[in-house]
Amino acid sequence: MIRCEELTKYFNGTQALNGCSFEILEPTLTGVIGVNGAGKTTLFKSLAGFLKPTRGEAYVLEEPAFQNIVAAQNVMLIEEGMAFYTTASLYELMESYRRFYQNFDQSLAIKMTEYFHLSDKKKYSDLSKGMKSTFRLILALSARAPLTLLDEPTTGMDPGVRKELYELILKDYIKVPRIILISSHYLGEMEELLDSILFIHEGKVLKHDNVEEFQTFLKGVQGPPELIESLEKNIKIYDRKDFGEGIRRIIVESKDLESLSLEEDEMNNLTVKGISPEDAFVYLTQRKGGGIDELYHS
Ligand SMILES: Nc1ncnc2c1ncn2[C@@H]1O[C@H](COP(=O)(O)OP(=O)(O)OP(=O)(O)O)[C@@H](O)[C@H]1O
Repeated sequence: MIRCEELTKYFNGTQALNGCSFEILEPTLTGVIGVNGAGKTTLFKSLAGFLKPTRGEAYVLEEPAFQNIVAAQNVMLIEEGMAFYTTASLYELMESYRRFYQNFDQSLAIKMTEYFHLSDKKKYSDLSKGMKSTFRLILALSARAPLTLLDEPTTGMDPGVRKELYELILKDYIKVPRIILISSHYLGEMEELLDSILFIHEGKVLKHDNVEEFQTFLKGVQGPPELIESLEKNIKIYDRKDFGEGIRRIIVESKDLESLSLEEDEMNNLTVKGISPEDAFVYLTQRKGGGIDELYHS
C-alpha cells in the first residue's frame, strides 16, 4: 500500500534521504524514529507528495506520490509547520478538511474538540503550542485517510495530554485500521502503542521490524573484564562501560551472543539483560569517541 524505492532527496546539496527503501502492505501503527536530521520529515513530505524525489520514488496505492491527486486524497500529513488559513476558525478548518477527505468523520472531530476544550469558534493562530498540536491530531484522525502521517504529533503537549492522545490514536486505529506512521522522539512513551518501528538513519532505513524484535535484538552483558574481553574479540560491540570493582558491561546483538555458545560456567559469571527499544536506539546511533565528556577535555 506504500512503498519507497531507493528514495533520495537532496536540498541544494544537503542530503536528506539517501536510498530509503521499505514497504508497508497492511494496516499498522508504526513509529518512525531517528536522530535529528535523519530524514523523517522529508520522508513524510515525500509520501504526502509535497517533494519531488531527487532519485527513486515514493508510492502510495501504487501511484507515484509527487503531485498526484489520488495519492493526496488518501494521505493525511500533519506537522508543526503546516500552513493553515490563520484567520479561519477551527470550525472552518474542519469544514475544509471534510470537503477534501471523503471519509472525514465530522461528529468525531466535534466530539474531540469538545473533549479537549477547544472552542471551534477560536482561530488556530490563537491557540497555544500544545493546543495547536492537539487540534492538528484531531484533524488527522478525523480525516480517516488510508495513510495517516503524524510528524511529531505531541509537540508542546504536557505529559498528561500526551498520554491521552496516545490512547486516542490507538482507539481510533483499532476502530478504523489503516497505515498510521508516527514520528516521535518519545519512543519510550509510544512503545506500547506501536506494532512496528521504522528506524531511519542518515537518510536510509537502518531497521524496519516489529516492536518485539526491537525489544530483544540487543542485550547488555555484564561480568568480569577478562571474561568480557574474551567475548569482545569475537562479536560486534555497540557499547562498552567499565563500572570499576571488576565489572564491565558490553552491548551486543542477541544473535551474536547466542552464536558464541558459551559454557555453563562462563554463563554463570555473566549477567545478561534486555535493552529497551529506546536504549537500543541510543546505542545504534551514538557518536563514536568519548561522548559529551570529550567536549570538556582541555
Ligand atoms: N527545505 C530544506 N532545505 C534545506 N535542507 C533541508 C530542508 N528540509 C530538510 N533539510 C535537511 O535535510 C536533512 C533531513 O531533515 P529532516 O527534517 O527530514 O530530518 P528529521 O529526521 O525530520 O529531523 P528532526 O528529528 O530534527 O525533525 C537535514 O539535514 C535538514 O537540514
